[in-house]
Amino acid sequence: MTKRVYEVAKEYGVSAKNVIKVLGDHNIKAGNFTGIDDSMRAILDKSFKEPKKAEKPAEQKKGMEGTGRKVNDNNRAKQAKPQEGQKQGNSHKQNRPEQGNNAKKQAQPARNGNKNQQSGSSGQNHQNNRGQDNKKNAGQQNAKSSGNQNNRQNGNQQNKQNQQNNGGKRTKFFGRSSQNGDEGQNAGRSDNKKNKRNQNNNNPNGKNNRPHTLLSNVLNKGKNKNNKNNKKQGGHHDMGGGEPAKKKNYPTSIELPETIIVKDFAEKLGREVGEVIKKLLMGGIMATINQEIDFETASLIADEFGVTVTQEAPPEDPTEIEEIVDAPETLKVRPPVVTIMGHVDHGKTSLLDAIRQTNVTSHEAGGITQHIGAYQVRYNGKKITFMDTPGHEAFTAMRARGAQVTDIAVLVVAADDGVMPQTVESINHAKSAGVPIIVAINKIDKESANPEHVMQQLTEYGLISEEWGGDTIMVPVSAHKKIGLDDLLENILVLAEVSELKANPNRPAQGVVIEAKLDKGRGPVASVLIQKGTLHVGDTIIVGPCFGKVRAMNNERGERVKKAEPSIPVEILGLNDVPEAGDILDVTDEKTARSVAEKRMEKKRSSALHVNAKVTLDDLFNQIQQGELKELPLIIKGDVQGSVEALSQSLLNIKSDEVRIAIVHAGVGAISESDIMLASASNAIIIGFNVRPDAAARKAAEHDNVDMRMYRVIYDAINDVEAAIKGMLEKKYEEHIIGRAEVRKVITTPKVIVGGSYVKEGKITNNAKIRLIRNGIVIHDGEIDGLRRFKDDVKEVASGYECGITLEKYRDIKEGDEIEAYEMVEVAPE
Ligand SMILES: Nc1nc2c(ncn2[C@@H]2O[C@H](COP(=O)(O)OP(=O)(O)OP(=O)(O)O)[C@@H](O)[C@H]2O)c(=O)[nH]1
Repeated sequence: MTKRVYEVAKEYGVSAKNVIKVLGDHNIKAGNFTGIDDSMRAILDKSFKEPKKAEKPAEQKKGMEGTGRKVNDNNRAKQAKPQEGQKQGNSHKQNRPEQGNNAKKQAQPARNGNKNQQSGSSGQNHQNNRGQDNKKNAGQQNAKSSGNQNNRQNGNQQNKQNQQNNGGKRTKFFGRSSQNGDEGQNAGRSDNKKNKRNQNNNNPNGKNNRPHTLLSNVLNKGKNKNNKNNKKQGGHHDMGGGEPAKKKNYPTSIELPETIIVKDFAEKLGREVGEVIKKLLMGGIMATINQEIDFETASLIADEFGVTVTQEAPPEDPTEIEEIVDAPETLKVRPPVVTIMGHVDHGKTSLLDAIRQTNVTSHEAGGITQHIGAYQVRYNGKKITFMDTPGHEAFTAMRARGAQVTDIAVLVVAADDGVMPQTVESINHAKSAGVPIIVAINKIDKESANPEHVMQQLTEYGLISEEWGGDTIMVPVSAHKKIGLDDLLENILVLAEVSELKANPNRPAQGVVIEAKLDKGRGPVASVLIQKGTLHVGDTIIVGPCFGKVRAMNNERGERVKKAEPSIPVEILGLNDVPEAGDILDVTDEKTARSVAEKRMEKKRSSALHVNAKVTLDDLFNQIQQGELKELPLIIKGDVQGSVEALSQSLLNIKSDEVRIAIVHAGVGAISESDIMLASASNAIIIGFNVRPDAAARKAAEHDNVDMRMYRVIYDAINDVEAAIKGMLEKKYEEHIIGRAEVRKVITTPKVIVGGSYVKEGKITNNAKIRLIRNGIVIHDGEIDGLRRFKDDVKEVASGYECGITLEKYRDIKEGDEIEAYEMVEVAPE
């Protein structure tokens, strides 16, 4: 099939404009939709010898020179050298055979001081290698460096984080001008719609993504987002029948929203709708007058008419504080934030305590340890922030609220116990959040310890130790005997360096609440982890729906501090109310803080009435249609491993052009609260096979509006998911027993037979369905015709009372029969 200009442009990795220009240079007039024949192809081949693939490394190199190189230098200068001797004698890694593994080669230089290998390779290779390795283990150890293509492909951490942090937020640019000093808090904020736009565009996974219409699917292949300069280059590229723009009446530039109806679009262009539809058709797109097209599609068409397009800023949300965009040069390295996860009793708390005791800076300052939700340790002159609440529950609860604070997850696995259900859950939680994992194999002091076995088990979950050629750092430790703690901390720092964790400290602060409470003496107290900027005493802050002025700040040693920089946890006083964990703190002016907080409160109140919309099988098709869903995350719980695997496999085999099924977590056992949290955080549906949710899970599911589906037949589960994807899911009903009555006397009248009954349990209602049970056997299934107490017709009779029951179209009632009343209710999340 003949390819069009925008398609071949994509193949070459250049813009359609470039292709048009090159053709123009050869006296071939072309437009975005012009077909490319062999002679044109030859010209283009000549001009764009370097296909897209070849371009990327060059781009990366450019990016890495600024950032990645620094890491290496840093490693060389600060880490590798001084530790060389110390490390050689230290760890299990000393005698590792060379595996020729990229990740290993990278990770080792920093830790083993084997820096010469590293120094030969540029930062670029360093990153590329990691990227390759990541393929083995998606989501693991992805460096978070911005501008790194490999990392984006693998685990998409940066994007996820952007999404978490910036999704749907208004943005301001805060950059070059603000580098000096952190005093003038609002000085660097500048309203800049273009930046808003960029911010949104740079976030391909962002929540703001416009709906993917059929049109965009076809046309955004030749995406040419910014057509601003087309005019300069000759503007109108009309090939294939379009009329040249008549300058007099037609606009030369227009602003477009994220999506626009064809009719409105034509109006903006000052063209007949037919003309626009014709252009769309030429692009292979059938569109009707009332069809919505997205920005990309519209800009391509506008370009065809020689009209320059800019995108309208999205409407401002009065409950959002404008997001500040930090210029790359303002970013400074910040400490990593670490969460400890793992199975019950594997030693999470012990490890947190051991690290705290050996490394906490309290002895330096003489403070008394306070619990503020996180603490910092200093190792080799660098800081690490540990979240003080072990376990993935806190981690996931935070994520469910849209805040991601963790940079690195330390997965604690007891060397004697091995991988257990919550170990697997933790792995899935971390993977689903795109957070890299370091494994701490704990309790190696125990005689029954078998670290190799743990390593073996972990391979099944995609965590392959560096020793075995994988890219997961695994450190044997003993929290009790304080063995391996240095090694663990050092590895955390290495991973942090590779991940290039940075933030701009010189701007108004932004942070996340990790804990909050109402203190009798001090009022609302919130522990906040600062993520960007610096928080000062005296700052006016808005935190979720609360606001106030920072009256005082304490660190984890209970000491008063005046300011807190990125990755620092502090307890703050001065809010008007108690925020919730996961609420975002922003520094702003008092007027904004007050009015936005009020709006947020209003929104909270009204959204309490409308439970937030999560994916449910019932409305799955709707969401697919509206372009809100491209991936269907599922959590699968079953009674035995075999059925979990069979079900997972079969679900993954469901083929659909519109949605991809992603299994976020699959495990054996009852559906737990933690499954609900994960489902809530990842917007997943839970599929239970021969298992039920426990009481806490049921409650949580109800609260979070998580859809749980229980099945006893695998085939039914597959059918339902398949049908939901295709939009054919029928509503399901489930039987609810509402009461039982015993027939104690049969009264025969000429018209009816009345069962004089006694309600033993629940209640009997006059519109209930009933089953007549005799000696344990159901002899009739039907409906109640009449329900009476004495002579009165009643709606219901409660347990402990007598009543007369007549059945519709059924007369064979005998003394001693049991009447079971039930109703069919639409299946809601259980
Ligand atoms: N021998 C040995 N025992 C340990 C070690 N670390 C922890 N333990 C013991 O393992 C048990 C569980 O330790 P915790 O630190 O409470 O484990 P946890 O993972 O925080 O447990 P939960 O908070 O219940 O999830 C305790 O009895 C600890 O004393 C270790 O390195 N060696």
